[in-house]
This record gives sequence, C-alpha cells and structure tokens, in this order.
Amino acid sequence: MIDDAVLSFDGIGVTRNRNPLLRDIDWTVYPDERWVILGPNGAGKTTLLSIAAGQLHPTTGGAIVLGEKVGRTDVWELRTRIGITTAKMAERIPGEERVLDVVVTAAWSVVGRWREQYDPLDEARARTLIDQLGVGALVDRTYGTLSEGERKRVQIARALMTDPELLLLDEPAAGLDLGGREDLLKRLTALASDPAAPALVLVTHHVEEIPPGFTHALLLREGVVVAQGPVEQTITAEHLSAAFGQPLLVQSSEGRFTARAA
Ligand SMILES: Nc1ncnc2c1ncn2[C@@H]1O[C@H](COP(=O)(O)OP(=O)(O)OP(=O)(O)O)[C@@H](O)[C@H]1O
Repeated sequence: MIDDAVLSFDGIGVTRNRNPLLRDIDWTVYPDERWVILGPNGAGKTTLLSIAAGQLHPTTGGAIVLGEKVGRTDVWELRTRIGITTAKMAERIPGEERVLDVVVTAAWSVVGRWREQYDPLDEARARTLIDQLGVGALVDRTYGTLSEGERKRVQIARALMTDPELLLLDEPAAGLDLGGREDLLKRLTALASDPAAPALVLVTHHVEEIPPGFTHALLLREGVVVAQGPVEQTITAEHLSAAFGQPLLVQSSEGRFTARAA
C-alpha cells in the first residue's frame, strides 16, 4: 500500500466472458482527495467503483482498499468504513420507510427498520446529517413520498451515517431536474470542502455534474484510463474528446464545467 492511501490500484484488470471490462488501471486516492470518474456508457465506471467498494475482485493486478487487499479481506469488515450510493441499492429502500429510519438503520447495516429503540446518539447523528443535506423538514415523511432529488440527498445522508472513510457516489445527479441537480451539487461542494469529510469518489457521464471543490478526475473509455490527475488539467477538450470518441469543446468557470460538440 502507498502510505496512507484510501485506494491503491496497481495494474488492475477485470475480464468477463473473455471480454476486458477494465484494463491495466493504476489509481491512488488519498483521504483529502475528491475524485470524479467520467466516461461514456459502458466505459467501466461502475465496475471500477465496485472494486473500490471491495465488492468485486479484479481478475488481474492488486487492489488495496482502506489498507485491506481486496480478495483477502472479508468484505463485511469494510462495510461500515465505506459509504456507497447506487441506483440498485436505492431500489431496495422500502417506500413506506420513514426518512429518519432510512438513515439511522445504516448504523446497523440493514435496509428496513427492525428495532423499536434507537440509540439516542445514532438518532442525533442521523438528524444532523439529514439537516446538512437540506432535507431536515422531511425527517418524518415516508421515503416513497419524496421527490427524486430529495431521495438522492437522503441516500447520501444514509451513506454518511457510519462516518465512513470513503464515500462512493454512483451517478448521484441522474434523473434530477435542473434545480434538483444544482441543489445536490451545492451540498456536494459543501461536503468536498469539509476537512472532516471522507475521501469522495463520484461517477458521472456529464462534466456539468462535477461539483466545484472536487480535486481530481479520472476519464475512462472502453475500460482504459484516458487521463487522470488534478481536475483542471484532466477535464480538457483533448481528454474529453478522447474519452467520448468525438470532438468536444470544454469550458470552465468558477469550478464548473460545460461541454459541447466542437
Ligand atoms: N458481469 C458482467 N458480465 C459481462 N459484462 C459485464 C458485466 N458487468 C458489466 N459488464 C459490461 O462491462 C461494461 C462496463 O460496464 P459498467 O457498468 O462498469 O460501465 P459504466 O461506465 O458504469 O456504464 P454506464 O455509464 O452505462 O452505467 C459494459 O459493457 C457492461 O455491459
């Protein structure tokens, strides 16, 4: 492992049915870094995130997550140290679940409430996180009655509940309208600038969804890293055109990016 790295991937590859989904990826993430993984559909972003979550073992190369070698460690050990939100996990949250329950139950690593009594400290932490994500007024509503944008924020509060060392967000802005996206980005920018926040890795297809304050980017195309490094040097017309396989123009202003066909 490279000193205090949160993630340390050394030449990792993933092959399924003889198809390479990821090839020869070297990637290191440190605790104070905020990474965005960007690339077109099918580039391998979710596969890379699954390795970072300790849920998938690479076919080749070595992946060290929070100091533990993926494959050697019981994934169960890592589960409270990593917060993750994905569309698949969100689907498992029962619609009738109260927002407070959705968040507080993460402390027990279960979906769905199964205890009648909360630890008061757990409940206080859940309420603080729900407030910080800007959905404090909804704490007693059922999850199924929330808008998509409100749900996304509750999912992030839930992922933060165990005070993880690494937070993985798979397309958190997908399906949000403009206001919802902008509000979520504001919350993620606040999180990115919080020194107590965990290392962050956010997957997206769109440069418009990169929250200001994110420090690094990794661009993927067909399972291969096109570019990686500090965000301003990485999100360029040249790299983005290579990642998406078409000539693109990129503009940045006050930490926000936009892209369009050249
Ligand atoms: N278990 C599997 N077996 C075979 N192919 C797989 C498997 N899992 C993923 N793939 C393929 O690997 C490629 C990368 O998938 P992945 O979900 O990582 O991409 P992605 O960049 O997250 O895509 P999207 O942006 O569309 O979500 C896709 O072509 C997908 O069909």
